[in-house]
Amino acid sequence: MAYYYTTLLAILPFVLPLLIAWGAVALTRYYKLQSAIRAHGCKPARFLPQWDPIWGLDAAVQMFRSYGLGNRSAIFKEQHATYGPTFLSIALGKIRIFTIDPSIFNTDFQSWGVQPLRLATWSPLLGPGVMDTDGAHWKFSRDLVQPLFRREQISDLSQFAVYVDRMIGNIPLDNSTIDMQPLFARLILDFTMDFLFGVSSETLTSTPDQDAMDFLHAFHYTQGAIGKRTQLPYLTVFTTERFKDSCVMAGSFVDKYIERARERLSQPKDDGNQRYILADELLRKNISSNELRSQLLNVFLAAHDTTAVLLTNTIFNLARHPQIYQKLRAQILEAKDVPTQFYKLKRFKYLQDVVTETSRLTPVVGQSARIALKDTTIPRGGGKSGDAPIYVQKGTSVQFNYFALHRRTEVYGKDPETFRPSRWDNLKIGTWDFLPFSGGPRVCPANQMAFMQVCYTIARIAQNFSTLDNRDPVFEFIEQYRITTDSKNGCKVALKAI
Ligand code: HEM
Repeated sequence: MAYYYTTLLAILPFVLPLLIAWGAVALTRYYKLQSAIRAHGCKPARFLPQWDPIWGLDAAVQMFRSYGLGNRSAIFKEQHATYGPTFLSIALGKIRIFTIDPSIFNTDFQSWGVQPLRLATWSPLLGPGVMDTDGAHWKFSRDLVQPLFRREQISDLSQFAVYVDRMIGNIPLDNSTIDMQPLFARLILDFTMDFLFGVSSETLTSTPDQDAMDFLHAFHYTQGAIGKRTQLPYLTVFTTERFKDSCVMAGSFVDKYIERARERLSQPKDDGNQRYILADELLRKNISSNELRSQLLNVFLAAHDTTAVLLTNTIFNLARHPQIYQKLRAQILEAKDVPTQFYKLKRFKYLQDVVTETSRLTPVVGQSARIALKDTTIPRGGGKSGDAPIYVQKGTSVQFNYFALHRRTEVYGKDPETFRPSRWDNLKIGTWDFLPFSGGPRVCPANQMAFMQVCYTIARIAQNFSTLDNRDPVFEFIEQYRITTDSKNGCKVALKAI
């Protein structure tokens, strides 16, 4: 014992100043924080009641369970109904803010980003690019992507229509059951490869390219894994061998298409084709092959699953509402032809209402997150009334729940759970009440193109098939959370040709 006392006394002169310094730093930080909170008039926000308020193991367990049960969005919706539009919760020792308050979405964008949330967890698949970086890297990537959506580039869907024709050729005509989910995935894969690389992947032909089919499966698997890695970044349980192999496979597949784009570029230029092709623009820049691949994979991730999911979800809803399908079909048949030009397609009001209502009820991106890049405030959610600002420390994430946002009765009326496209006839909503493509500087740059592609495809299906029946024994939409929110049971239907 004496030995321990002697040792303690010997090290005390060294340890004591360190302890005092640490205490002084912690106290100064605490007082600085308190005075910043007071200066901004901030008040504490409501906490979700938790049985483990320290580490938030209960929230982590609930999240895992909800992935299996497919009810993650529904749980958040219930929590908002009970605890208000903004509340805090703790998961694995980290405080997170959950909100469906539109005034918070439209906030000081400079203070918020995605990189600390996404780059490390997504990089085994993507590397840095438009989806997972902030600051100068994001700006560089966004500027590269933006010309893809120039008016002259997207306002005619003729190039997309070629793939829609092929997709329709894959639908059985005899009213037998087909799962539209994988078919739409192939449609969007083939188009996206053409759109981004100038070379299609040919999965809709009579002999689908097996490499491309394998890539599709691998990519879907990795998306599920990175979705979960983002939610619980401290856990590496999703870093399985299959995840690693799938990431490598996705990278090699993209490399192959980069080589094809390179070959195409080296050929004499066809003057008729003035299209902006992202792979070509990147190949003309002096950047490494890793960066080239990362930039393309980032846009591919944003492009591929989203449009395919909106298509699937629209058919999912229509198959469960035959009268709505018939009303839509009547509008399409009346016009005799489905135009490929945006301005003509925009005249099909009910068609747009159907796709808009799908985006409301079953949003492709059910939830999105931002992380505070510095200490900041959000304008509401604090205090008993929830009207005071909340002080947010750097590193805290805020989760926007679009699924619950789109079900607010004060905006959408008494029946927000009902699929009713006609609600859009007279609905007056604020910019931040409906966010299927997010908003602010990081709004989806492809929103118009993707929306019109979905309208066009649905119109072509309605034009070609007189009936659309649900063949899925489960009526409800059970969500499958990847980064997008897909139907876990696919979209099994039967279509009768005219
Ligand atoms: C129906 C289809 C689509 C939906 C619902 C959709 C939705 C979204 C949403 C919600 C975001 C914001 C994600 C976030 O929180 O960070 C986003 C971002 C983005 N989307 Fe889309 N998207 C669709 C199609 C596309 C397509 C076809 C492309 C490209 C060809 C694309 C390219 C992008 C890009 C590059 C971003 C990142 C923007 C940035 O961070 O600056 N999207 N999209």
